[in-house]
Amino acid sequence: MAQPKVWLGVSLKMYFGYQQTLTWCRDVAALAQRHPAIQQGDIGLFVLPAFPAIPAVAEIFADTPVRFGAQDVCQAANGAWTGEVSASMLQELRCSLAEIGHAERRRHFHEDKNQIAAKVAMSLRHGLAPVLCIGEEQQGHPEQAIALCAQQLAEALAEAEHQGLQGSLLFAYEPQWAIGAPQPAPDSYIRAVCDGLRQLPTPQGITLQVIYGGSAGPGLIQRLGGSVDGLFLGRFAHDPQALAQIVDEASVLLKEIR
Ligand SMILES: O=C[C@H](O)COP(=O)(O)O
Repeated sequence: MAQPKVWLGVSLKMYFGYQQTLTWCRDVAALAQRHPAIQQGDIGLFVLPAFPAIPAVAEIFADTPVRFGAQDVCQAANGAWTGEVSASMLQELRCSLAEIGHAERRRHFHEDKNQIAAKVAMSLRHGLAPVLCIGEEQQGHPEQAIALCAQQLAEALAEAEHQGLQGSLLFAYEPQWAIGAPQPAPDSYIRAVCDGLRQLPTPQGITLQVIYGGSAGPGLIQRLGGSVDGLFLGRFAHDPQALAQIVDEASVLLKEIR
């Protein structure tokens, strides 16, 4: 199946309860059913709920093009890993994506580059597209951000390359200083960094698309134009109408630039 021209992904983090998650997903399913660009596959919509909601979310999205996945995945295949969830179980649950290395997991759970590289490899091995989150801690110059992201990307892909794995990867560029903020990073900054990130080399057989996350919301995708392959949304997609607006904006952008 061809890759969407624009990705719009939402991580629900731990904001919603179980029923709230399902209600929101039903609204998103209805949006997907009525929107031509989603139906035609030009816009790829994905949702990352909390683990316990995944089976019910799979049912809600069963007859829609909406993809879903997990907010994390275990670096090991199976065994004595209390509290973890394996890539193979996510695959059984029909997930198609696994988020890896979010700044909150690096901060709260001290995830390091070796764990992240193992999770990327484990995901690709089980047909899960990694949503790999990378971004600098402090705002600086775009060139510095690109260099730091390039290093982190190479580290994250090292194990997959070593194992000769193939697949597609969503590189979620998330400057840490813009996550949970009132507004995203400046447009010119995002464009400069993402233009650079899209030029980065990847191992043979691994394709990469760059999406921006960090207080993204309505209005941003059009301002970024063709510099990104989509958005990774958080709080500003909690209102289904806001998400619908962003889908409309992506649809207009597609007509303008692609
Ligand atoms: O996972 C999503 C990103 O961390 C962005 O979240 P946010 O838009 O709520 O800042």
